[in-house]
Amino acid sequence: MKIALLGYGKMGKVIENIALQRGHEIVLRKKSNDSFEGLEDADVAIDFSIPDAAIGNISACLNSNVPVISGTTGWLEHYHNMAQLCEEKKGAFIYGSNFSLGVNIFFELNTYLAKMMANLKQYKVSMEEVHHTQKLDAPSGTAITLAKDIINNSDYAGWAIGNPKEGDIFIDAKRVEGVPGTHTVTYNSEVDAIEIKHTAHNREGFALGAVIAAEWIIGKQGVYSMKDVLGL
Ligand SMILES: NC(=O)C1=CN([C@@H]2O[C@H](COP(=O)(O)OP(=O)(O)OC[C@H]3O[C@@H](n4cnc5c(N)ncnc54)[C@H](OP(=O)(O)O)[C@@H]3O)[C@@H](O)[C@H]2O)C=CC1
Ligand SMILES: O=C(O)C1=N[C@H](C(=O)O)C[C@H](O)C1
Repeated sequence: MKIALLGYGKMGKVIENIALQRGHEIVLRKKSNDSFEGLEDADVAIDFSIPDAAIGNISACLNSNVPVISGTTGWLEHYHNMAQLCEEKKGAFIYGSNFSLGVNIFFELNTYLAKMMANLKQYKVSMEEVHHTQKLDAPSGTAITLAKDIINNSDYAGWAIGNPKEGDIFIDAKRVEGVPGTHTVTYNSEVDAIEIKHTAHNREGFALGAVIAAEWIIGKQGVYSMKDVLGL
C-alpha cells in the first residue's frame, strides 16, 4: 500500500524501514515546513509529528478521504473534534497513545489490576514514566491512558504530575537521555508494594504496531482503537 508519513523524525524513520520491509511504498515524508503534496496518492497516512501539528495533519487526511493512524501525543483535548470530523466525512481514524503490542497487553493488565485493587483502600496507586529528553509532552500519552483506565475502574477522580489533590493519581514524569519509554504503575501500602512495568528497549515495537494498524484500517470506515486492531 502507498503510505504518507506525516512527521519524519525518530518515529517516522523507523516506521519507513518497517513499512518498506513489509512491501509498502512511501509517497510522502512530511516534516514541519513541507506541504501535503502527495497525500492524495496515499492509501493511508501515519502521523507521528508534534502536538501542535497533529490536528492539522489528521484533518487534512480526513478532508482528503485518506484513512489516518495517529500516534502523536499531547493533543488529546481535541480528540473528540477529530472523531466527529471522521464521522462527518465517513472516514477512518485511529489514535493510539502507544502502538506496541507489549504496551497494549500492559493496558489490559493495568485495567484488570485496577478492578482487583478498587476496594483495597490500604493501597495508593501512583505512576512513573521515563522518556528521552527531546519529548515535548508530559505526562506521556501512555501514562494518561493508564491513568484513565484506573480512574474508570476505581474511585480515583483524576491525575496530576505535580501537587496531586486527594483522589488524584500522581504521575512522576522523568526525562533521561536515550530512554525510548518506560512505564510503571505501583500500588503501595504500609506493608508492601505491587508494581507492573513495561520497558521499551527501542522504537521498533511502536513502529510495527502503527504499520499493522495502517494495514488493518484499509477499507474500513469509523473511529477505531488499537484494541480493535489487536482484537484484545
Ligand atoms: N503512539 C506511539 O506508539 C508513540 C508515539 N510517539 C509520539 O510520536 C510523536 C513523534 O515522536 P518522534 O518521532 O520521537 O518525534 P521527533 O521530534 O523525532 O519527530 C517529529 C517530526 O514531526 C515533524 N513535524 C513538525 N511539524 C510538523 C507538521 N506540521 N507536519 C508534519 N510533520 C511535522 C518534525 O519535522 P521537523 O524536523 O521539520 O521539525 C519531525 O520530523 C510524539 O508526539 C511522540 O510522543 C512516539 C513513539 C511512540
Ligand atoms: O515520545 C515518545 O518517545 C513516546 N511517546 C508515547 C507516549 O507519549 O506515550 C509512546 C512512547 O512511550 C514513546
